[in-house]
Amino acid sequence: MKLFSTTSMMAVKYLHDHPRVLQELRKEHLAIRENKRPKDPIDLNDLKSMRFTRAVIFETSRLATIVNGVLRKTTKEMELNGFVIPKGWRIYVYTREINYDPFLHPEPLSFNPWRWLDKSLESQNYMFIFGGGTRQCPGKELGIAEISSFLHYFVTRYRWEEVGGDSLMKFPRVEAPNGLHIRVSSC
Ligand code: HEM
Repeated sequence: MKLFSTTSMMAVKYLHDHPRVLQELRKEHLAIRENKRPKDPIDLNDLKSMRFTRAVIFETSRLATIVNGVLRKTTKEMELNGFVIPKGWRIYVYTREINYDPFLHPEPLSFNPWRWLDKSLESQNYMFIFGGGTRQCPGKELGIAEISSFLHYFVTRYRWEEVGGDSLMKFPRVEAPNGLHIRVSSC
């Protein structure tokens, strides 16, 4: 799925560019491995314990906003800031810039997963990374679990370096037109 692959790619990019974050993330995952034999898989309790990993995923999704907005349809005529929206209109609610609002996210352009350790940030009503209201993404926790699992095996088993082709686009959508080329070696 594209959301999974793009978020994972951007996490790899940000982790590469922020060694202190990578170190903290690796620490979390190596601690999980300490209680396991090498081939033991991770389980639900391990996933739940990945607090910093979750923060890295949210910060990646904030800074590399993949979903620019959400779609809605008015079920009745409504007025918003003096504008009347007729019943039955399809609306694209553009939420992207909220992620870069300095009043909501101090130093919005810096990659700082620690800001998400305050769990209340995830449930603020201006948080639209997974949409909002009754149509919020039902795959949210599954998506986070998939990316967490990928990061778990990636950072505990491998090291990587970039080898070019890394010109990334953030707008109108996040993509690496030439791919993000990395050389991977086992730890
Ligand atoms: C990083 C991963 C993901 C992100 C960032 C994401 C984001 C979103 C967003 C922003 C919406 C629109 C919500 C709204 O209109 O309020 C959405 C809807 C949806 N997502 Fe996800 N999603 C992710 C993963 C997944 C996964 C893994 C699944 C299923 C296996 C999934 C299934 C859906 C479905 C079915 C909807 C439509 C919900 C509805 O209209 O009622 N998503 N997602």
